[in-house]
Amino acid sequence: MAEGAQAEAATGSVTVRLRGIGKRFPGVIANDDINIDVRRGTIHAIVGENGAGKSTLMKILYGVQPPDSGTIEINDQQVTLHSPADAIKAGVGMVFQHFMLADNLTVLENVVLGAERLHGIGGEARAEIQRISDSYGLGIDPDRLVEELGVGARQRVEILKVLYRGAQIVILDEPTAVLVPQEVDELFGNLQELKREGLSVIFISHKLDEVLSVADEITVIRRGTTVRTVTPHEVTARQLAELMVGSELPSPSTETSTVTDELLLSVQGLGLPAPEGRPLLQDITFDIHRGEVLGIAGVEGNGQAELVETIMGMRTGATGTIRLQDRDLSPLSTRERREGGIGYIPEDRHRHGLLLDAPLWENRILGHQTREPNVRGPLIDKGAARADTERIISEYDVRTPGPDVLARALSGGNQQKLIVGREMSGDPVLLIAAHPTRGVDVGAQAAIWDHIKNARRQGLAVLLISADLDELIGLSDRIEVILRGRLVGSFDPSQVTPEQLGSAMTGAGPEVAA
Ligand SMILES: Nc1ncnc2c1ncn2[C@@H]1O[C@H](COP(=O)(O)OP(=O)(O)OP(=O)(O)O)[C@@H](O)[C@H]1O
Repeated sequence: MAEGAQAEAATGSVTVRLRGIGKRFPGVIANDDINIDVRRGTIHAIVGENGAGKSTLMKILYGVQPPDSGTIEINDQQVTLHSPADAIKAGVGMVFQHFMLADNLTVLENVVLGAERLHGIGGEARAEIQRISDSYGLGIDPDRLVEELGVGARQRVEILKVLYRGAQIVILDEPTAVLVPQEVDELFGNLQELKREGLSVIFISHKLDEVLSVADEITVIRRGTTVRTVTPHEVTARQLAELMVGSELPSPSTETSTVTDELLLSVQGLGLPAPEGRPLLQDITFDIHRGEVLGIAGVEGNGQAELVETIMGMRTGATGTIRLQDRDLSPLSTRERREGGIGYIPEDRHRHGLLLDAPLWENRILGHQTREPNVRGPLIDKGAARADTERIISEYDVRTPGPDVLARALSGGNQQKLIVGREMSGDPVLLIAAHPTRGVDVGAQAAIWDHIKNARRQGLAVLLISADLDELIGLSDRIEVILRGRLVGSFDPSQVTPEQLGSAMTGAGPEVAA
């Protein structure tokens, strides 16, 4: 079936041909016989569950790690890629999910950094950047400081950087995860321009609706193997998801309100000064009741991370009050706040959520060192921690051989599932969930949503921060929009559309004008 579908799917000549790619890690087959043809002038999406092997494959194609078996052909030439430099030479560029730009430098400086030999660092380079920006409609000014740019513009600088180095094949790793709907549309417009110029785009995404709207071909990877390549016309999002998991999915359901009038978290007049300039947070006031989910919508970098970190006691210099169950949190350390009943799913799982070089069972204890079931008297109870890790692995469907595996060896989505499992353990009264489903596949996303709905039903207060507006709308009882460190609008999720939220988030909404 796959062969036939591929043959009809697109007509462009093949620019990347992957055959029999295999890659093993201890105890895990990450890639096992991957076969993909990417055609010139097309957008080719790669989808699959967490841990299916997408990132591994892209790292192989970008020369970050070698395959154990299989061949890569680029424009009918077999290539061996020992490094990203080799990949770039072969015409492959990659835009990572975490941008790698220096904020205090201009676009020009960022783009030429490391590629000075191409067009120097002055006028010729500027003209080339301008030319690329114009021909692909990127709308980028070479002399702007990167720190002045929003998320969408930064991403376009990353794309420009890759094009500047001559990429004909551009890999994007979950490019829309950090964008608001308007920015997503812009990005897709840019990708169409790349296509029109005969470039090929490979992009990894968990957002199947987007994949269906923008891709020419979609390859589904399941457990390291290419299951099928389809065109958007032959499948629905649901069928695509079922191809990914190899079985049928449960349907999401809407829930009735469980909000009570018992106040759990009260934040009054919260402020956080910045070392210089505009405060990071200003006059933030909100309440969350038992059984209520408060969603915070905002473009990245508008204070949501600072808000969460202030509530968790990770920031100094805050003004205003934070009370949990009428207890003032201000004198308490982060650990005491956790022990006082806050579950915390952090935004950056690598910085705050996990010790990557420690086994999963140690990560189970992290931040919960003084709590059941991890301790017996004053001592860590390894056996109990390990057993509880096994419980989380099974309840949260963490795909891994067992609790002794290092956190680093888990795929991004599986790391996230482990953190969610840990933070939901230990009976919190308040759950702070920052981007709880970032990077997880649709199956895991549905499971995490269920866990959050359960938490709400059990009477937790939930503070949900997310860049996924459908997620915010689907889970929240109320949504507040944060812009430049202030709450600028309050919305009823049953009435608001993602577009309206997107406008308020960028300061274009009527609520802000008023
Ligand atoms: N360096 C590594 N060491 C050990 N195992 C690894 C390593 N890198 C990846 N793996 C394993 O290989 C498998 C594939 O991981 P990969 O990151 O490619 O998945 P993915 O499809 O990108 O997942 P996600 O959607 O969660 O990002 C996973 O089981 C993962 O745990």
